[in-house]
Amino acid sequence: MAIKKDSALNRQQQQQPVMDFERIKRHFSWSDPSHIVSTDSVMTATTIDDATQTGSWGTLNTAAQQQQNIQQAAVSVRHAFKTYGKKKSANPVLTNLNMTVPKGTIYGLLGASGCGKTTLLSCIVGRRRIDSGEIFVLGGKPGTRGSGVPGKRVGYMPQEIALYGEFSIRETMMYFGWIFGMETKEIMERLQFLLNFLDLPSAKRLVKNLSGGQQRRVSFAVALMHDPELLILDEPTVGVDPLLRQSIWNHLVHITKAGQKTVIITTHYIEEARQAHTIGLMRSGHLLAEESPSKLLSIYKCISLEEVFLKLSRLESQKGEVSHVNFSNNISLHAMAFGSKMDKPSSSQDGGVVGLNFHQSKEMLVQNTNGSIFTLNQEPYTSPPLRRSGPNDVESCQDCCSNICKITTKGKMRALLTKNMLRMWRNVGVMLFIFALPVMQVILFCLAIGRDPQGLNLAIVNEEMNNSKTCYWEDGCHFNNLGCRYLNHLNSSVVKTYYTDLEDAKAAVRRGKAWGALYISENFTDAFTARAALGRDSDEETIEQSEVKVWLDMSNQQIGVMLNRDIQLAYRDFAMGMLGQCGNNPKLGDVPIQFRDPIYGTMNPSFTDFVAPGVILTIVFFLAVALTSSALIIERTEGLLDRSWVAGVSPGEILFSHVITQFVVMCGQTALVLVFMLVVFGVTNNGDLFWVIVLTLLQGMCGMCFGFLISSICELERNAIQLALGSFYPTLLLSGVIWPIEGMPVVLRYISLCLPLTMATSSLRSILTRGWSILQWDVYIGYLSTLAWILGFLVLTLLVLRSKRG
Ligand SMILES: Nc1ncnc2c1ncn2[C@@H]1O[C@H](COP(=O)(O)OP(=O)(O)OP(=O)(O)O)[C@@H](O)[C@H]1O
Repeated sequence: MAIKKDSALNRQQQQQPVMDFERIKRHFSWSDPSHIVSTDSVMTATTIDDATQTGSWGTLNTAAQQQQNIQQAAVSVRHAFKTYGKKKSANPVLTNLNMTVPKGTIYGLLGASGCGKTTLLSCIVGRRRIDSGEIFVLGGKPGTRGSGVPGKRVGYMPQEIALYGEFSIRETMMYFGWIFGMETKEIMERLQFLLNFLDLPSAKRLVKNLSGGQQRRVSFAVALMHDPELLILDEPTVGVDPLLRQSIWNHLVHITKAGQKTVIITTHYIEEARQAHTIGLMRSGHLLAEESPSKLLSIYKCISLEEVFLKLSRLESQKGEVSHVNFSNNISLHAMAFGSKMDKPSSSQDGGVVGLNFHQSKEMLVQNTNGSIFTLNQEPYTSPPLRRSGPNDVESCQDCCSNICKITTKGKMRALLTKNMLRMWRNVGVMLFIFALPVMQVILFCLAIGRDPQGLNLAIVNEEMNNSKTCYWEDGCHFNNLGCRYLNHLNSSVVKTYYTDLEDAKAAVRRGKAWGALYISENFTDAFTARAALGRDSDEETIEQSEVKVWLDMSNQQIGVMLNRDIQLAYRDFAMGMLGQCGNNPKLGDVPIQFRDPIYGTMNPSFTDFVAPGVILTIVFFLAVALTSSALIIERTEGLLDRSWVAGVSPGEILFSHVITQFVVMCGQTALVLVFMLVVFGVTNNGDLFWVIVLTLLQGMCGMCFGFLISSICELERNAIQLALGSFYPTLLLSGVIWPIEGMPVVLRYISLCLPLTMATSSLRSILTRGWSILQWDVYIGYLSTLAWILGFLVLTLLVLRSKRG
């Protein structure tokens, strides 16, 4: 891309020399007289400022040369603007920032807390995009194909620890080493060196069990791991003891000596930055100065860099007061009236520095003059040789090709999959969640849902018993104690409690002691006999006294309906028994409607069989949602995703690795759920088990993709939990899992059909209870809708991720 731009620029220049000169001059900040003039001899690379000094702007070739220089510097930032938030709450963080980091140097980026250092670094490594302006890193634009940034050309140590707590130091190194494409042997050699150099404990120690300072050193070791061309270190020396801090700086000086490595470092220990070749003093989103430390100290006649920063900040404030708005380029030392009386450091005048929050290091940092590097034990070390990863060597070219040709690499996939598995394996809570929870849910569902209620109290008043405690009756064709004979047919699930007074029985129902009151009059047997004999000639009183009267508590629909059914069935059985024993056809006692064997299901259908398909899918779907969304969000909030991203792992690779990991987990979950449902609890399955498994796995994948979407939308884990829980109940209630969707209002029915679980549930129910094959419309539509949802969720996730990258 950059090459194309160059040639386009050259073409234009040849056609319109004069106009282009003006345009380019306007375009590049170094033509602005207020820009810093870099004169430090340490900067060996040709800088854009040299052109200004030589006054060579008159030729078009020079302009092209400048463009080339930008791209040749390790990092070049031009007119960078970056704002967080939307219009009303917009927070401008980078305001016309220009920065040049020559190759082979250490660049110390200093500034008060919140001035935008981390934001600038994250834009340089390609993690964030600037709103306008240009950034070139190692000759390319970060985030573009083939630039190698993000990727292994850069070593990034973020401000937060951003390591996997469950990993040991060795596993951490393996993870990043594999991502960087290193061989295991090579990683082990490098690990040994870094353990010694950074005075780290045993490589077997888990990161979460290390002290804060040790964790920071491991984080630093990760950045050094692959010996990158460009090291970007965001406060690497925080929480590190002075000796080790010195050792780290010595190392940085050492690696930049040959001119091939470049380091950008931010630190709050401002004095340690004296060892940098260039210092960029940043304030309110732009650089106040960009100079060598010695130059800054001599120009300002200060003894410390902190003093210089205070002075520059004060001058900037005063300048701002005069002009009110200052969106000019970086302020040069000359533009800041260097040498005037105003510059004299005065502690009382430093109040103008807003938000300054430097912690000056107390110890004096001494420049290592002979250039030797020492470990903490003051033993000289030699870094093991590493394969070069520069853009100019053969291997790098192969990498560029492989980056373009391949979607991922074996090393990255190995690292990501090992990481996902290890994180689950090491976390007992997660393992329980993955495997114990679905089993527990199935067991609880099968034990608690769908069985007929037992031990239901019925308050009975049988006036034929004459206050007797026992209800006596005899089999055969005779007409004695028919009330007791009828009551004998009542289901065994009913507990009969006898009362002598009807009002007492009703009171028992009102008090919740019984689910219904049943009354049999004292003339029941005679009236029933007369009714049977007289038939249509029976009088009203006879009919009335031959009836069994019932008052039910219908507040509980399931129990009320069940008692109603049992009381009626008891009468049918009683009548059929009487007729049979008196030599008549028992069928005369039944309702004249015959239910033959059902086409699907049984005469005694189970509610469990109805709900089970939906429950199977719901369990697998929502476990996948919870697992995926939380895993990704935790990684992101801990800065782990960012770090992997900067190491060159794309969102697609992260998603893909989670898809594979989740798929393995889902296979285990599906096996457990189906074994417990179908084998242990005997839920009906009349269909093909293969298609049952396929649909369950597909629903798990669908849940996983929904988890991806949630994690891409939500910043915090608690938001993700709220969203997942918030979607759980509507989905469960509207998907026909626990009640047929035919019972819903028409509009809701259509909404229900648009949910991911509805058609799949209906499809699985048809397979399990009806034994339908995949060829039936009602079955395959469930598979198709699930696939459509998977696709939809994935597309939405990628869109959200893309929109958020800014
Ligand atoms: N993701 C974000 N969304 C909104 N504002 C942000 C975000 N990240 C940083 N900021 C804001 O941008 C400003 C610059 O933050 P940044 O982290 O870049 O500062 P910094 O110089 O690195 O500070 P420190 O030295 O304390 O780390 C701050 O005001 C911060 O609140």
